[in-house]
Amino acid sequence: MFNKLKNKLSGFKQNFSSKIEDKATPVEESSSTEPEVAEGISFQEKEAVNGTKGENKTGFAHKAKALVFEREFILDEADVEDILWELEMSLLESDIAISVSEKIVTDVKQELVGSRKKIGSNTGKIVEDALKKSIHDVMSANVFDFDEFIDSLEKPVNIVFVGINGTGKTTSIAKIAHRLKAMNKSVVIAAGDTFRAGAIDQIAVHAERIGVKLIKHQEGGDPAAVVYDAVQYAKAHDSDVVLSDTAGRMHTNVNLMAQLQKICRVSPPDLVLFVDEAVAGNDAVERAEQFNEAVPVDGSILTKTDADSKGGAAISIAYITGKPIVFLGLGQEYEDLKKFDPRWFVDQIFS
Ligand SMILES: Nc1nc2c(ncn2[C@@H]2O[C@H](COP(=O)(O)OP(=O)(O)OP(=O)(O)O)[C@@H](O)[C@H]2O)c(=O)[nH]1
Repeated sequence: MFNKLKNKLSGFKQNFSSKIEDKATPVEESSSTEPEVAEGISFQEKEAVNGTKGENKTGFAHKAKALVFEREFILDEADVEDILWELEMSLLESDIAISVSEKIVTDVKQELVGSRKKIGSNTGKIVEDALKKSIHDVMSANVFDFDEFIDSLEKPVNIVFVGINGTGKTTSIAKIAHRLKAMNKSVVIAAGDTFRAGAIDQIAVHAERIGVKLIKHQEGGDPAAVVYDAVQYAKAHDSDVVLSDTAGRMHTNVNLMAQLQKICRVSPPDLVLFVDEAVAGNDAVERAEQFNEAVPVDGSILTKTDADSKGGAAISIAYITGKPIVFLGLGQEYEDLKKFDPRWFVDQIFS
């Protein structure tokens, strides 16, 4: 997972750390009487410096300071211009959108260039922390809690899934049905992909395996009618959630996009989730925006993250669309679904 991105960021970390080492100078003794919180030092080191239980703080702190805060650095733009340029190229090669790549480079520059910084025990950590903070900020755009959302609405909650062919829409619906069922929610699936031969059978197999109700019509039928029937069934049976599959379609197919609008007009959804594969990179981000023009999309599911070496779509999509990532697909099994958590994601990149 994200191996190419990991390697690129690790190369940047090394180059930037070497530059910091080149510029590092000893801290002057008279700079301060109290220890400052330094960059790149661990929690334990901070505790050692600040003291924890009001013990003889000052004498010990001075000693600790002499041991830990022995160097500092100040970088100017010219020192790191080439390294930051390489970072930007690496981010773009990882399929991170241009505006997102620029933001990350600007954040790192602001954090590490132009001001005096103390060096703790680990130069690499100073660089890693700056990168982590920026990527975390970018990915935290409109974070959304799916479970709280479901609980906050009147039943049945109607969720419509949209996206192009073959990206994992049906599998994601099955995974979410499985997850909701494990949380004791009653689920109805609407077999709204009446267009592709075999799609109804495919979702029927999932519904049976998971043990949830499926509402289906004939192949070629009106998907808006299928979703309508599923919502009526859910209302009549006091079900919690309706998960509505739709046929995969290119965002450029005007007729199919009009059909999607009809589905949403007939049974206004509480949530429209755009499904695409993380491996599609920038294409997935662009498609999310184009689908959003046809039917207002509330969030994304990125599938096949397990097979994605670049991480670009996952890093960019929420920032560019202004809509949260709701779930990540991490494999082909029902359990391979992860409620999106930016901190977990950032930890994966730097693990
Ligand atoms: N590795 C991996 N494979 C996945 C994931 N999600 C789905 N797949 C696989 O992707 C393929 C396509 O998934 P489907 O769910 O059939 O895709 P779809 O979007 O419903 O396709 P259409 O019915 O053509 O619209 C299947 O082989 C799935 O097993 C994932 O998170 N990781």
